[in-house]
Amino acid sequence: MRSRILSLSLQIPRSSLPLTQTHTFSLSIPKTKTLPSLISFRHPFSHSTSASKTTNPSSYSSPLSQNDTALFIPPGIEPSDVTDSAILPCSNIVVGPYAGDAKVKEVEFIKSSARARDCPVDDRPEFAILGRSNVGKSSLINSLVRRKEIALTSKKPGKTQLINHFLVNKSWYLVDLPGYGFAKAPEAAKMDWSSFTKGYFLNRSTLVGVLLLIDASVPPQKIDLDCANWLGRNKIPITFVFTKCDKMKVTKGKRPDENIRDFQEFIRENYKQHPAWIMTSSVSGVGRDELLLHMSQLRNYWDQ
Ligand SMILES: Nc1nc2c(ncn2[C@@H]2O[C@H](COP(=O)(O)OP(=O)(O)OP(=O)(O)O)[C@@H](O)[C@H]2O)c(=O)[nH]1
Ligand SMILES: [Mg+2]
Repeated sequence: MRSRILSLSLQIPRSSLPLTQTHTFSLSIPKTKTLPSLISFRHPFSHSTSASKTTNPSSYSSPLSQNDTALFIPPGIEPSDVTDSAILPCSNIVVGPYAGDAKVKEVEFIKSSARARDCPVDDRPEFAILGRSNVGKSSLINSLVRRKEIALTSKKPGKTQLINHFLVNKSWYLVDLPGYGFAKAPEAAKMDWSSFTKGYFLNRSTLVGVLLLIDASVPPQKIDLDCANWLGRNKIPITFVFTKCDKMKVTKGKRPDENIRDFQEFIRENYKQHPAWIMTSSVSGVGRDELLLHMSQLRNYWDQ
């Protein structure tokens, strides 16, 4: 029996979040849930710890204060057994017994699909990489698999326009997706998010989870919260992957760790249990190995 790790217990989203709103999120909410049946393990719980402070690399400060760090505790480990060393640096993720070999030995581009029904027919598990245009989805894939341009990147938003499947170690997929929220995209670069979500997220039975990328170099965006809430309502497991955490030199605005802390505040308002989150940079490689390890435990649990 394949099981997703559900890290969600969503409360009713607040209607008016005082967030930076740049675009209107256009995901439609389906009337019926077409997800395969899911087994929900005991939800991660809120657990106070100072671990994330002690394990963070010196260049970052913890995005959460000591008293409100909500850990993501995977199946197979009791909250009382969690030690500081089991928490991945720059994240709230506890490594449990399902974590396994996280090395990327080979990667192969399989195909680009314009529609969900054109995606590879396969029973191997996959992770979807989702986020606003230009947040760094394709760059993260290149960083995870240590290949410079297996996924094409660009300074201009709207580069990825198709669903791209990459097969890792012949055993699981990374799926690069077009970004949302790019209002100025040329017609050809815009995608129909409504049919996309129905077609892909709700029917892809091999989807282990979504890596929802959030740009840590800008303040929280309403469109990202809306997206997280939509996924939550549809019981699709999320890991928040904060990108561009190397951008520490800010002349105006806040630093990545401050933006992340602000984002967490909004998440806390909408979720009873905090989803998994991790800080990354495709430039410095921070968070790469840790994210791969986390994905290995989600995958192995799904595949048991
Ligand atoms: N400093 C920094 N820049 C990054 C990082 N990740 C991506 N970028 C830059 O952000 C820009 C967009 O990166 P992409 O990977 O193409 O973004 P995307 O989310 O795939 O964009 P779309 O395909 O348009 O949706 C590029 O100029 C990257 O070099 C990061 O971790 N740090
Ligand atoms: Mg891209």
